Amino acid sequence: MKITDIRFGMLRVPLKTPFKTALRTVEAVEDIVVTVHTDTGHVGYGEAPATAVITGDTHGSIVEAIRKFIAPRLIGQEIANLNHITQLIQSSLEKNTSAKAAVEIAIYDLFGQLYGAPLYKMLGGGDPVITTDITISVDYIDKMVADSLSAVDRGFESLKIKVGKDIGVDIERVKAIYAAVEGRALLRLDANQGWTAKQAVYAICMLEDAGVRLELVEQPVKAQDLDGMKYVTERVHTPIMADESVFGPTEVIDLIRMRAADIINIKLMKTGGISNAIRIADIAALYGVECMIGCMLETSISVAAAVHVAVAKANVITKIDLDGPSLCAFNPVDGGVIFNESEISITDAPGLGIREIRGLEALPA
Ligand SMILES: C[C@H](N)C(=O)N[C@@H](CCC(=O)O)C(=O)O
Ligand SMILES: [Mg+2]
Repeated sequence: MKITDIRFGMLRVPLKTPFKTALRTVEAVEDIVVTVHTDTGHVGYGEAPATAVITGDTHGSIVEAIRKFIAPRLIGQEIANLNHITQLIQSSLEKNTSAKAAVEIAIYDLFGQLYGAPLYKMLGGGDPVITTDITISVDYIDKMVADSLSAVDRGFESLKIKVGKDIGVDIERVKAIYAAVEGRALLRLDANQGWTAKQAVYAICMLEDAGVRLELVEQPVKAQDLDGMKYVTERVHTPIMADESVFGPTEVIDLIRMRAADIINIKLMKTGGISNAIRIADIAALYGVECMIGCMLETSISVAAAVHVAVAKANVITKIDLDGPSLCAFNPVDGGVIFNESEISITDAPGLGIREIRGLEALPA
């Protein structure tokens, strides 16, 4: 099975409700879809969101990185040589992790199709059913409480509460949600870099003293402020998780050795795809550090790939934040992983199992 062509499309899917974090507000998923074509007629699917505020990637940069730097190296490559292809992708240019991820996901999809096995089995196997949390956007307190209760009624047992807007209101937001859902759902907070280290310690200690039990607090301070992450981690009981602070395996090693966080959030769009996500999971396992696997605003194309990784690396990926498809107003994918609110399950279809993507707008090759 040899690669013959790489094509692009734009996929637009409205969100059920605006997605609001300390960094941005978004009303629709608008992602680049990559299809990798082969001489056997098999097609691999990948996806990349333009999360410029986190990865620096835009629609234009994703398409240009693939068109000019990645695709020319891959045409003619044999899918069976997976490690060689991932090395070609990763070394094709610096950064541009979303572009690399989209292409790698499509290649791994084809690798599974080549051997007639679902991707998670090619990655080592596991229990093909996992449970995700759901994000509660930062908003007025009453709205966040209502959104949290509605999520719990839909069966979500873990809520990822977005904070990081205003420290005083953030504390009240979390207290109100905790009181409303106590005993029915676990709470994770994600400040998306919105606090200073001192504010984070203050807020988390206030919540701890008030008896609010939090599963973890994600990325309290600026991405580059590793000293700030360490400052917070050392001063609170609640586990601290690094998200925007770590992209690839070497950054993860540095962060773990600094003891700057307790947990790592792995995202394919930060790692540049599946090969580095697996490396990070293996590194974390060596150090005895737990991981979450998360997503950006992505549909069930690239999130499916993250699900396969989560299942195969369940020994270390103990927390799942793969709610992108649940946030979308509809599923544009025919086939693939089944997203049913909090429960996500993988079928026996080869690769990612995607048959078709509805509503894809072709972009020039
Ligand atoms: C969607 C997911 N639950 C999430 O919150 N992901 C990111 C933010 C993604 C974005 O802004 O597109 C995170 O910070 O964890
Ligand atoms: Mg985050």
